[in-house]
Amino acid sequence: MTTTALVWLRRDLRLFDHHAMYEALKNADQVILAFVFDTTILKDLPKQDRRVEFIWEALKEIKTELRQYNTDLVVRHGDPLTEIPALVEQFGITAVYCNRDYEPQAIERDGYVAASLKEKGVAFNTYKDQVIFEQDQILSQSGGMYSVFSPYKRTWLATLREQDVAAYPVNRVIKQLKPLKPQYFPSLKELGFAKTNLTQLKAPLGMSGGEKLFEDFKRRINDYKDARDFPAIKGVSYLSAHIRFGTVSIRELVRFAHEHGGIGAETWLSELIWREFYSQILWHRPDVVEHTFKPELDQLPFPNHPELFAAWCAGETGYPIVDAAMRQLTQTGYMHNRLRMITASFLVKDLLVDWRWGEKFFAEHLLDYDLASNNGGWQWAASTGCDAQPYNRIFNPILQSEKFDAEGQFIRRYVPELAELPDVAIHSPWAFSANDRRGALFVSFLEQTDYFPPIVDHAEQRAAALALYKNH
Ligand SMILES: Cc1cc2nc3c(=O)[nH]c(=O)nc-3n(C[C@H](O)[C@H](O)[C@H](O)COP(=O)(O)OP(=O)(O)OC[C@H]3O[C@@H](n4cnc5c(N)ncnc54)[C@H](O)[C@@H]3O)c2cc1C
Repeated sequence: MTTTALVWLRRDLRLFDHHAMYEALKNADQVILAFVFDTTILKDLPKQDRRVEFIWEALKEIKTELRQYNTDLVVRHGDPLTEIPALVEQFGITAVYCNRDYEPQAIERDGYVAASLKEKGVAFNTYKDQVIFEQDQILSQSGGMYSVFSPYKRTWLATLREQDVAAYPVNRVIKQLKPLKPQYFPSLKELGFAKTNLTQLKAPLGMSGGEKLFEDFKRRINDYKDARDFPAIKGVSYLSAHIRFGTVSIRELVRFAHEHGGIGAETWLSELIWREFYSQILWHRPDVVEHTFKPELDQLPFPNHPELFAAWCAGETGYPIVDAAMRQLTQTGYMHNRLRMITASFLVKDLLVDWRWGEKFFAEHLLDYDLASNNGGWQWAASTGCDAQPYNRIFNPILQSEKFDAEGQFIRRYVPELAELPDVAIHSPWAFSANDRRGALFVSFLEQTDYFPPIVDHAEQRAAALALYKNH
């Protein structure tokens, strides 16, 4: 009997070094690749969503590549719980292959799909692909999960072997793909979405875009440690959305960083390990999705003023670095890591708004949104997470701005109202008195712009935050 496997693509939108695809091609006589635009996820998204477009563009590229093998990607729009069994029927599939997804909802979905396939006698085979080490693979000596990063990282590095980062050579077996005539590909409009500014932003998309960004970063990786904290400088890799959607292979990135060595590559590898650290936290403690990692801080009595939250979302707090960062997020779907830390700290410890509100806002706007990393980052900033910032370490947004955007280059890009201010005034333009000549100039400049006075006083709010945490 001819065996036909279905590879269900999810957050692994590439045709190379792909674990599930490789296993399917190796084991089945013929293989079909499929993607389902999941209506249970899409229904809650705004009608313009960069992520949907990012996925759509990545699939378009996959389809174009598949034409050279005389086949195509099968795309469906619906609930995977019905679409996957329907594809199994339609193509006479004997086994479904996919890479594991560790988010609680995805685990539940896969459980249902696996059970319904089992009733039909069809196997549901899952593989590790989006991380180097998953689930229980990195445990402490006592056999428990790590909740502190440094020892986790040490064990992670000590465990790493060449085979953990070896590529799955899909290209050697790709000819096993079942020939298919061109398949229907829904337009964004048919999916219920409108185009965003993603292509205007010139963000490199799909597998080729991921490769282009990685090649560019390889040339800069030696400088990563020194450059990575300055949002106006091209110091980071900008690969996060590609890592999120699997248009790059995590094995290739880790292999390169590990073999390249040097302080830049080591620091970057550490960041990739942070990602795995948060992934295993979510795996062991799925309750962090709703609750604090430290249970005693779950009910902190944040005042949660809606108007302060609205000003933060809109980039209208009167703190230029915070406003520039929030505008970067809503205008591009990206925010630099230093700025994620500053804005998260500002929301929780200056505006005294529950971190879960900010987490949700980021989840709605980040192109690279990843449940584990976003939750981990927010709980770190709010001091409620594992290995988090101690509650009494509160970022001063003005000092952060002076240190990491000293010449105000980044602020000027996203808060053009302030572009004409000199460096000395750009970080806290309101801090000058109209009584001296220079101060009077700044004050009269601000009076002519639409820029806002600060909505809170940092020193006062800092004291209030300390009291809120301490007295709880
Ligand atoms: C409040 C907050 C929310 C965050 N939300 C997300 C999110 O939803 N998705 C996401 O991918 N990252 C998130 N991060 C982590 C980090 O800010 C981004 O990964 C990084 O800014 C992406 O840019 P880059 O690819 O140029 O990073 P680089 O500096 O080039 O790092 C390379 C890769 O390492 C990983 N990485 C880097 N820093 C971290 C980190 N602190 N935690 C986990 N992984 C990391 C990412 O996959 C990143 O792409 C968040 C951080 C904070 C403080």
